[in-house]
Amino acid sequence: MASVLRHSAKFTSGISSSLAACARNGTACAFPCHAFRHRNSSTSSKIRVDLDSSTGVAVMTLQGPPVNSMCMDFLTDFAISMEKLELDKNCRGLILTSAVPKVFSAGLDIMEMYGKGPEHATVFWRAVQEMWFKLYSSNMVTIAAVNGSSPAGGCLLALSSDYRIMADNPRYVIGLNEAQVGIVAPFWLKDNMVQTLGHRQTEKSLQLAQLYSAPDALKIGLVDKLVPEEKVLSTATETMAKWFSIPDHSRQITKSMMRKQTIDKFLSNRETDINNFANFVTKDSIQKSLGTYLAKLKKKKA
Ligand SMILES: CC/C=C\C/C=C\C/C=C\CCC/C=C/C(=O)SCCNC(=O)CCNC(=O)[C@H](O)C(C)(C)COP(=O)(O)OP(=O)(O)OC[C@H]1O[C@@H](n2cnc3c(N)ncnc32)[C@H](O)[C@@H]1OP(=O)(O)O
Repeated sequence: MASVLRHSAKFTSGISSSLAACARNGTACAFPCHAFRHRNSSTSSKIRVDLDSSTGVAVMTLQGPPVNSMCMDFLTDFAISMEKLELDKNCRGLILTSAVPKVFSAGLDIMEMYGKGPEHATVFWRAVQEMWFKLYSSNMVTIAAVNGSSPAGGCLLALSSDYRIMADNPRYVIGLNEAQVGIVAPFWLKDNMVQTLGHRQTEKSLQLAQLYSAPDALKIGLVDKLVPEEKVLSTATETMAKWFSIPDHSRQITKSMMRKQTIDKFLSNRETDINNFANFVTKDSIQKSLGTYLAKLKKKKA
């Protein structure tokens, strides 16, 4: 609870924050104040949210260097931000993107799963489930603007969104590589991938822990569109306009109808999934795999 309060994202008025910035710099404000009338921003340690109430679009920028890994703080910030946006009548759509160069998100923070006991595993996994659930079941139009590599949990964010736009860079990869790490994608994430890629492609992708380059990801339908990196965000905004042209109520009912089966299955197996994760991840053999994988990641630099 203390951590929730500590990281509670504070929505501040765009006008007052820009005025404050001008005042801090001791300069005259270069922008007319009405330009900020409809903007609300919130910043926490790992995530920044900018909501433009005049367009109804919020941009959530992941800003946890070096790789936007999903540690407890990240997951807490994410859940709080999603709750606020979901309740905000001015917000109809959400774009997810990254401020970290070349990386959208490296997925779950492996340090949260390594050398920790079952109590921590339980709390951590509940937070991971919550991240997926909040995004997958969101009433908003959700677009992932994938401007860097996006393995495992990063791919989860993209998969649970309504639409995925990725930077056209063959060095950027995306996919569910859990098996390579020695862990297993949970059933709800597997179901989410099956809905996107179909059964056969998902089976191959998961068993082989495949990370696809951006062009290959487009070929198999893991992302919907590739654009030059500098156009990822503007394309996401343009795409949002198309989705906004459909009445919210009918689009939302359609979305919830399409996702209901997966959500119902998740909700009725949620506690079992948490227990499975806590038992699984604390096993000696799994800890050994995680340790080996971490060492490989560190060695890459040496
Ligand atoms: C029977 C089954 C029963 C139950 C099952 C129940 C549950 C299943 C269990 C688990 C399911 C989990 C679902 C999701 C899992 C995950 O998300 S696991 C995480 C997987 N992620 C990865 O494999 C990505 C690893 N990282 C990279 O490939 C690269 O870092 C990158 C391509 C993202 C970026 O490359 P670079 O820019 O070159 O950066 P570096 O590699 O140098 O990294 C910088 C720095 O960051 C550290 N780091 C990288 N990724 C992580 C991470 N995911 N967690 C923690 N730390 C990470 C890296 O080690 C470097 O650290 P330093 O060397 O600077 O200290």
